[in-house]
Parts: sequence; structure tokens; C-alpha cells
Amino acid sequence: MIYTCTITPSIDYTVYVPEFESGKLNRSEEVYYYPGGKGINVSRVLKRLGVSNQALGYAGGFTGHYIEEFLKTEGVATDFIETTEITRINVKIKADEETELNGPGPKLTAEQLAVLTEKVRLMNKDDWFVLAGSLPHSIATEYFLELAEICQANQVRFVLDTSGPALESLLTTSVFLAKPNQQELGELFNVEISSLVAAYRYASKLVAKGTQHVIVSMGGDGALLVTKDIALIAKAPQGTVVNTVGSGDSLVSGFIASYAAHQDPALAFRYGVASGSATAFRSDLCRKEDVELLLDQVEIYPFKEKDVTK
Ligand SMILES: Nc1ncnc2c1ncn2[C@@H]1O[C@H](COP(=O)(O)OP(=O)(O)OP(=O)(O)O)[C@@H](O)[C@H]1O
Ligand SMILES: O=P(O)(O)OC[C@@]1(O)O[C@H](CO)[C@@H](O)[C@@H]1O
Repeated sequence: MIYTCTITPSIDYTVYVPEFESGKLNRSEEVYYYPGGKGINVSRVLKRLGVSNQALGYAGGFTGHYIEEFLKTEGVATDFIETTEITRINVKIKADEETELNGPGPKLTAEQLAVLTEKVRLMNKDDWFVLAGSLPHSIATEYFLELAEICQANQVRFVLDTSGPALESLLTTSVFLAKPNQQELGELFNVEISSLVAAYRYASKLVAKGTQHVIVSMGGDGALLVTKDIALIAKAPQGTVVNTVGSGDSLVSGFIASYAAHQDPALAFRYGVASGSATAFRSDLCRKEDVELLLDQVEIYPFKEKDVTK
């Protein structure tokens, strides 16, 4: 089974406005209330790609209830641990530019954290554990390290799509897939990554530390996959961008869905990039038919440092 885990879910209140002026009253006639948070997006896309999975994490209050009901109507299995705190609402403003306002994550008790640990303990070598989204600063990094170590001991495939201080420590454990975007990769090393060569060099450092597959996503420029055996660049398909929120999560879902079926990282990379772009071209997350239409438009070629000028 594939388990996703979102410590900090959200409702993504997504508003489209022709123009957005900060400091003024802006009115929108098109709004959506999507269940969000990175692990939840991974779950929703996996389900759309025909891969059954279960969404774990924490949810509470009327917003948490809304998320659970929404996922139920889409056929996504959930097993959230209830919080007394209301799950956050993240605001996504779609105007000429995309502006986001994300709320803080929940404050969790030791008992609530222990419930998740016990769920992870029950996973085995046929399972995947996808830890995605921000990890509240109030939770010690050691807690997440313990989850990673349990995965390692039980040969659970551990996928990481998070940012912040815990990420660096977690990347010293046995990670199956990490998907930082360019900025997140830079933050890990305290550098700005502005070229493919730099992305390759820093991704290689993560591979050297033990991460099996590193995908550096680069928005409309595509993505880079580095493993100990291969380095591939994917150019993203062209299209009309509607809403890029969740495109990185869709990349992760597409990679996992294809890898679980074929165990071929290059194939999975193509499927992942097509999934990411298919989401960028929709208001909500991608559907399987969108992904399959884009597959042939993803150009993939080997990365060779000497051939790359930027
Ligand atoms: N403008 C775009 N045009 C085409 N494809 C895009 C565009 N933006 C994103 N994508 C696709 O989605 C993938 C992931 O995008 P990105 O690097 O923005 O992820 P991210 O920063 O993790 O996003 P998020 O956190 O919103 O999920 C890219 O590798 C690409 O395939
Ligand atoms: O605040 P975090 O946890 O870093 O990111 C949360 C979030 O921006 O990420 C998803 C898109 O990737 C959205 O659904 C959600 O609102």
C-alpha cells in the first residue's frame, strides 16, 4: 500500500481575479475550495492515476471535516488523526502572478504523534510512506528521524517532499525519492541554484549521502533526475498555465505510480513530469487522460555536464 502523510493539510481557497492590487478591495467571481497539503495532493493524483493509497496525517475542526468528506467523495481512503485545532486555510490568488498565503501547521501532542508512529510501525517492505508538506517547527526533527528509521528498518520506501530544517537531517537516512524544487535544493546548501549544472552538482551530493532518486523540479523548465546510475533532464511540455499549485506533488505521484508498476526510473520520470505539467494546465489536479496526452511531449535526454551551458 502507498501511504501519504500530510502533517499540515489545508483547504486551498483558490481565487481567480483579473487583477490583484495589494492594499485594495479585490473581488473575485471564481473561487474553489480544494483539499490541499502536499501529501493529500499526492493521494488525490495517485487515485486519479488508478493507484489505491491511503492519506494519513492530522486534520480537525470544520475544515478538517470538509477535507475528509471531499476525499471520501473522490474515493481516496483516509485515516487522519483528529486535532482539536482547526485545519488551516491557505489562500491562493490567481491573477497575472500567483500569490500564496499559507497558514501555520497544528500544534500536536506527544500522544497524537505517537499514534502516527504506531501506524508507521505496521508498514512493511511492500509499502511506501510519502512524507510531504511542511513540518511544524514545534515538532522535534528527531521525531521525523524516528519515522524514517522505522521505514528503513522495515524496508518501507520512504519518499520525501518537504522543506525546512528537518529536511536536511532526513536526507541522511535511506530515502527512496526526494523532490526538492530548485529553491528548496538551494536552501539545503545555503546557495542559490541558478543553473542546471549547479542543480546537478547539489542533487549528486544528496545521492552521495544515500538518497536513491533525487528529482529537482524547475517549474516550466522541467526537471532533473539524478540517481547513482543516471542523470536525465526533462523539458516540460508547453501549454496554457492555469494553476501550478500541486504540480510538484503531481510529479511525485506520477513517478510513484509508474515506478510501482514498472520499476524503471526513466519511465517513471517521464510520467512524473507529464503529471506535473498536466496539473499546471488545469485549475484542479491532473487526470490520467491529461497525463497520457502529454507523455510524448516530454523531451528527455541524458545530462552531460560538458554539454550544458546554463
Ligand atoms: N509553467 C509550467 N509549464 C509546464 N509545466 C510546468 C509548469 N510549472 C510546473 N510544471 C510542471 O510541474 C513540475 C513541478 O513544478 P514545480 O517545480 O513548480 O514544483 P513545486 O515547486 O514543487 O510546486 P508545488 O509546491 O506547487 O507542488 C515541473 O517539473 C513541470 O513538469
Ligand atoms: O505550507 P506547505 O505545507 O509547505 O505547502 C502547502 C501547499 O502550498 O502545498 C500544496 C501544493 O504543493 C498546496 O495544496 C498547499 O496549500
